[in-house]
Amino acid sequence: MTLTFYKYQGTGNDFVIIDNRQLSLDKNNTKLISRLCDRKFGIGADGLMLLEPPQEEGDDFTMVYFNADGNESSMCGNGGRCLVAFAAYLGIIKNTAIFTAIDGKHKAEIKNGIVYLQMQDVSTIENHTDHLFLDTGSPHHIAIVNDLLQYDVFAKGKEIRNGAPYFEKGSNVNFVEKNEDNSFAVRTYERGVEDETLSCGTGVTAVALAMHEIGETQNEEVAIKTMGGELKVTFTKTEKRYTDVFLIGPAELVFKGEIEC
Ligand SMILES: N[C@@H](CCC[C@H](N)C(=O)O)C(=O)O
Repeated sequence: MTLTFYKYQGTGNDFVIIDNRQLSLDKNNTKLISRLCDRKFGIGADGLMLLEPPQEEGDDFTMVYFNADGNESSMCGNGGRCLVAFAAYLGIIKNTAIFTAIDGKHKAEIKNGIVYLQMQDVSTIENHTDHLFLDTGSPHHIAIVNDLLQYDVFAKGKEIRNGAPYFEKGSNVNFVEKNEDNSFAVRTYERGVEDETLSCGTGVTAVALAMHEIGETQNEEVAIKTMGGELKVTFTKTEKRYTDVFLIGPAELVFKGEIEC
């Protein structure tokens, strides 16, 4: 079978996207999905997404996300932004979108080529002695470090991802350094990729909310520098929760192709 695919990237977090409106790709084919994401034997990507028909009233489409290991996973923020750009490319949407992903409904808008993706509200942020933990659609462990550029993200991230209390289920692990009052640098070890990626959208969102929660910033608009580019997170802090959370940044079609599978 010949499969048409699209390769997208959002601040260097890269994805294979397949238009699965005909539901022809088998979601349980873990081997095929991991091969498509393989950088030596396939196309190469941090994850793969299917754009599927809307399942809920008012939606434009459904998002299905797989990590590079071929397993369906929790929400991908950069992936969501790329899928919105893909929906616009296909002509399914113009500048606004409503879609459902594994963590629920998302609204999005494209303004001047930049994708504004609404993330889920967050009401619980765990503040431990040496790290924070929260779920922004995907689980995120956050640790503040010095000299982030020299930090061994792979070794330390792998140890935390596999250790207590996460073990097999795992967590994504983010290392943060403050640049200025409303600006932070972040590097992320992603579970399911089992490596550092150049950027992680749900991770960047988690860092922005966590830094606000512990008073490292008072701003409700936070700039985050990743290894693959700059993202912005905006939100409103109410008494009980963080609402109107938006992940903002570019999403780009890199190439389109066909692969035998
Ligand atoms: N790259 C993503 C996160 C993808 C999911 C993650 N690897 C997990 O399994 O939790 C993002 O941009 O949010």
